[in-house]
Amino acid sequence: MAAALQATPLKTLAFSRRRAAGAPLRPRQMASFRCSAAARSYNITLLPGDGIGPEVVAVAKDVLSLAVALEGVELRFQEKLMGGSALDATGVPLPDETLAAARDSDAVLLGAIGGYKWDNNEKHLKPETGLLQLRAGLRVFANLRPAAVLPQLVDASTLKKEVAEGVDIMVVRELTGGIYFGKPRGFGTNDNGDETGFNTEVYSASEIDRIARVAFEVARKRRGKLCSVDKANVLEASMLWRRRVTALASEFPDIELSHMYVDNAAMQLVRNPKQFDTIVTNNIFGDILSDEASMITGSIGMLPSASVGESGPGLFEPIHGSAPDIAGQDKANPLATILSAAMLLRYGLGEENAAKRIESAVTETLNQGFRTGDIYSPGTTLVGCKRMGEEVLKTVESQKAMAAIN
Ligand SMILES: NC(=O)C1=CN([C@@H]2O[C@H](COP(=O)(O)OP(=O)(O)OC[C@H]3O[C@@H](n4cnc5c(N)ncnc54)[C@H](O)[C@@H]3O)[C@@H](O)[C@H]2O)C=CC1
Ligand SMILES: CC(C)CC(=O)C(=O)O
Ligand SMILES: [Mg+2]
Repeated sequence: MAAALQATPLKTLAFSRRRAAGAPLRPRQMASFRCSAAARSYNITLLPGDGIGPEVVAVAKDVLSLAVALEGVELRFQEKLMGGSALDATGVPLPDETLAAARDSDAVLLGAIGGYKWDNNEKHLKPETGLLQLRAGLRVFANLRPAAVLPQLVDASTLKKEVAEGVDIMVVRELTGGIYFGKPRGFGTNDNGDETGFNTEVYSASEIDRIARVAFEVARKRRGKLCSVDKANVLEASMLWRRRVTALASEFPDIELSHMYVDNAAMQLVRNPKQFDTIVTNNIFGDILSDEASMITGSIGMLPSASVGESGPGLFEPIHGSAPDIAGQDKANPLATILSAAMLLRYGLGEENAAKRIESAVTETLNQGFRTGDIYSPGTTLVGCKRMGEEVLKTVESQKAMAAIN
């Protein structure tokens, strides 16, 4: 798995933070360096959110802290309200203070938001609206969602072993445009007096070009294949999408570009997922296809994500939601959030060694047979969220002991 994640060196892309790779320090990082006795020091905003969010973020924070400590790096955490918990405390799903803190940090780690309690709220008072505001506010337009089948979890896949094993896909999802943000939207009444609800799928050429460039670059660092997924047989926004992606291909002659309609892509993902390397798609299709891809890997509880923009802090979160059906029961799989913390280290801070520590600790913990319920198979050891975190921590600790011996 480590290899699969590392196969996507986002840090080499133009928009990512490159301090550790030799790029100049940004002013905020320089300030961090000046104030701290540690060699490298960063400010991290934690947004636990709702449901299982606080459970998985607590575990990921401990793993993150230990992994960086072993590399002589200091993280300063501040925790802020977000989603339903923010609504209850402040009346809005994304308080100004939370957005300001997130913007002013070096990276943001989010759990998940939402829950039954707020499901019937008006749109502007929904936890999900706060999440969209956060993504827009941080301008993180590129959402990377790796879906790789780990050898240890082939049996947890819903697909046959021969179909699932070796799958290694990167979904590059446009995150701050499309139908989740398009206007007009709302409720109305049609000419027949029937109530209507409407949304708008809209993309500008520049929005398409910037996400397509990211995807071409990502594909270049992987296996050189890019599949653009759209609905260009029906939707004007997709027609423009396909035209712009096709035009950009001339700048990336080494990349094998293909196009696929989203309905076919949904089918192909379960028919023959190994045909895909990098997928680039719009906000809503990427949301849906990445949830589908997660089940090839065994569980949505395994998939991390990184959202980045041209500048400013990145946002790192598991792809799953707040899972209200299992919240508060210590049943959540924390590995997606732990792996999101590894993405934070690699792509958000350029701390490659610490990222590798976390990824290899996750692999080792799975090798030892520990499984939460969502990835359990006979012969493995069923554990809860906290225990899984403790086992990952132990393996990070043992890396230190091994290093001391060697
Ligand atoms: N990024 C975010 O914060 C997201 C928030 N949501 C919100 O989350 C709430 C629940 O949405 P759902 O559609 O049920 O999606 P969900 O992803 O929360 O849950 C779907 C299914 O996957 C399981 N699951 C999810 N994460 C898991 C984990 N770490 N370990 C084990 N099992 C896990 C859940 O128990 C559930 O059966 C809604 O309010 C929704 O709007 C949904 C998706 C993303
Ligand atoms: C809750 C939505 C706003 C987002 C979502 O489902 C996702 O980003 O995966
Ligand atoms: Mg989703």
